[in-house]
Amino acid sequence: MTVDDLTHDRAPASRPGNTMTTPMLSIKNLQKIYPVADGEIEAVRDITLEIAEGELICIVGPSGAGKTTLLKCIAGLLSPTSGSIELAGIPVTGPPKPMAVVFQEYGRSLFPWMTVRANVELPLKNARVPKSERDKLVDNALEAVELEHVPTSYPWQLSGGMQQRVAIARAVAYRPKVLLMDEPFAAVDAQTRADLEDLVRNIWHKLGVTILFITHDIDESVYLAQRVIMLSNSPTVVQDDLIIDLPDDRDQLETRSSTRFAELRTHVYEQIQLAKASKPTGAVSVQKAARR
Ligand SMILES: Nc1ncnc2c1ncn2[C@@H]1O[C@H](COP(=O)(O)OP(=O)(O)OP(=O)(O)O)[C@@H](O)[C@H]1O
Repeated sequence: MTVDDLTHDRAPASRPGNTMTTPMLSIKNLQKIYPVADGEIEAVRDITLEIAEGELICIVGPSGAGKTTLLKCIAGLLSPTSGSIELAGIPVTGPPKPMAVVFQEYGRSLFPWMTVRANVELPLKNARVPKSERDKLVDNALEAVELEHVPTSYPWQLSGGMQQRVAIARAVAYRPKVLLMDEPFAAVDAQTRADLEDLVRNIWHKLGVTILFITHDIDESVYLAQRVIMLSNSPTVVQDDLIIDLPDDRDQLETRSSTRFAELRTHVYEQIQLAKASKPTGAVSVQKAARR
């Protein structure tokens, strides 16, 4: 069996405290070194992480910590220097079909000459999904992101938040097992961002998909996640792994003004400050070693 043979059954979202059997994602001793003109840059030093089926995890870390590098390795877009990544027990050696990625730059990831519907349908067409099934999947995806009223619009006719919803619809249309999101809401205004956060939690509840969400925003990570993974400065290791024991039913006003939310965000903030204060020794030392 290959990763592409995994079934796309709906799975119940796991809750903190669930015991893990075969993790949906297993990252073991991942290291990524980029070769550069005058040596090497060690972006990720040693990351070991297990993510259960149906979990919603946020990854936070200082700027340049190696978050995108980690995500690209998990997505099979970059080969790790050492270590391994498994999706449901099967090694990831290239982009696996049951994984979808949503990037920050929705403007560049959508085709402006295609309608909303055609953009969402494209990966299904490429995967030769039959027309009748395709239509149903596109309808469901547009409904999930509340864009069923604009199927014939073009991306450039929509607001930034709506365009990012199209990108999310395209990612969820073929029911991926894992959804990777790299700072997807960094370019939208605060109110739209709050709406999109609630949309992600809705989709997660509806589809039971495993979500790995990278963000710079500490409050966003606590609001969204069941678990927040804090990364150290580059070369990255896992600095802390925190269970978010907030009620599952979250509300932008109520949840964010609760005492527990404040305690959790303070913890994450302190860890990020610690991570920022620690010297990024690896990248420098590897470069120096290469010059010697
Ligand atoms: N293609 C590349 N070639 C060389 N070095 C790279 C490459 N991509 C990233 N790096 C370096 O690897 C380190 C980690 O970068 P990465 O983009 O993964 O961090 P990040 O945490 O996602 O950053 P940000 O928070 O700014 O988005 C940085 O020092 C960066 O300069």
